[in-house]
Amino acid sequence: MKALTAFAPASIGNVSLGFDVLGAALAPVDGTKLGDEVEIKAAESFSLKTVGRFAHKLPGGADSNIVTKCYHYFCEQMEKAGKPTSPVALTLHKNLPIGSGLGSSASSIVAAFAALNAFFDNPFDEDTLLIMMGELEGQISGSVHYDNVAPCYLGGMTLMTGSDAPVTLSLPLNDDWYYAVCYSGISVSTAAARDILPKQVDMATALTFGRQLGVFVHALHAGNFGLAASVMKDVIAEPYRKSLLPGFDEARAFSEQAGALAFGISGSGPTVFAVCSSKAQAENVAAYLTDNYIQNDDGFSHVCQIPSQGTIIS
Ligand SMILES: Nc1ncnc2c1ncn2[C@@H]1O[C@H](COP(=O)(O)OP(=O)(O)O)[C@@H](O)[C@H]1O
Ligand SMILES: N[C@@H](CCOP(=O)(O)O)C(=O)O
Repeated sequence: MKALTAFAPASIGNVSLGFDVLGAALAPVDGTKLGDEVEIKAAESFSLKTVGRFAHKLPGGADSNIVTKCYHYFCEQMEKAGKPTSPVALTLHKNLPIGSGLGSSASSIVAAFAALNAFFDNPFDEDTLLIMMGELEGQISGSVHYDNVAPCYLGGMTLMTGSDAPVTLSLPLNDDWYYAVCYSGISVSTAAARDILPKQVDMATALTFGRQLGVFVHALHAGNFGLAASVMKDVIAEPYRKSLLPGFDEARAFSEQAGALAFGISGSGPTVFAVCSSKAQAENVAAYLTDNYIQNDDGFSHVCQIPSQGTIIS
């Protein structure tokens, strides 16, 4: 009987300087599989089982799980395209904490769509699937944004185009950068963290945002990674969101003093990340964050790099 599994990695939304338009996939260097998985097999009727470290934090029934919504949405799109579907049994391995800033909902959504697409012999192309993923991410977080689903699905660091084809562009990666990533253990709702942001930005902020993003993309393509790191500053969300994150200012101060190239909030937090120029430096920052930024037993730290591969079907 046909059965397969889709693994979809954690991701950093915004990467500080690209609110809603820049994202990066994450892979711990110690080989830990940091991401959700969806198993799929044929069945007589649809079912969703949830397992894994953070399954107990999911909303009650299968109907309120985003993975069930992905299945129904996928079937609707198949019907519109005149293609047949059949019932499936899904198992979600919920390995990412909810409301963590690690693209947890995106990871479930991407794993679900990637598993469904592979199971039904790839009826949808990359851009069509990304648009479907963005639609479901929008349902859960309050507005469509691709900065988690795109890197989670495709890997690497991705820049959204605002167009339907291609939805996203891949940016060059720097193999020498290591990311100290720490989830504090508390939950921050993405929708709530979006609600606290001003709905308009002033001229000076808009100019800084545009300049930073332009310089960053140029610098990556030119291989000038020092210049790229120098503009990794969040002028849009961090000034408002950091008040939701106990220990944020101290963590930034430590990471700067330890020589990190940049420091910021991953997605809507509470996860933070430091961009480091060596593995040893990232380990040092991660150790500080483990001892000082983590608030409870759910928290964890990892030293990560950005994998060029996103979702893996096996
Ligand atoms: N499979 C799922 N994974 C994560 N969240 C889910 C899932 N299914 C339903 N949810 C709900 O969606 C919301 C996700 O919250 P959000 O703050 O966007 O999480 P994250 O920032 O980690 O993606 C929560 O209310 C959660 O209960
Ligand atoms: N661009 C979004 C990213 C949210 O990421 P999440 O991991 O917190 O869901 C935002 O900043 O709102």
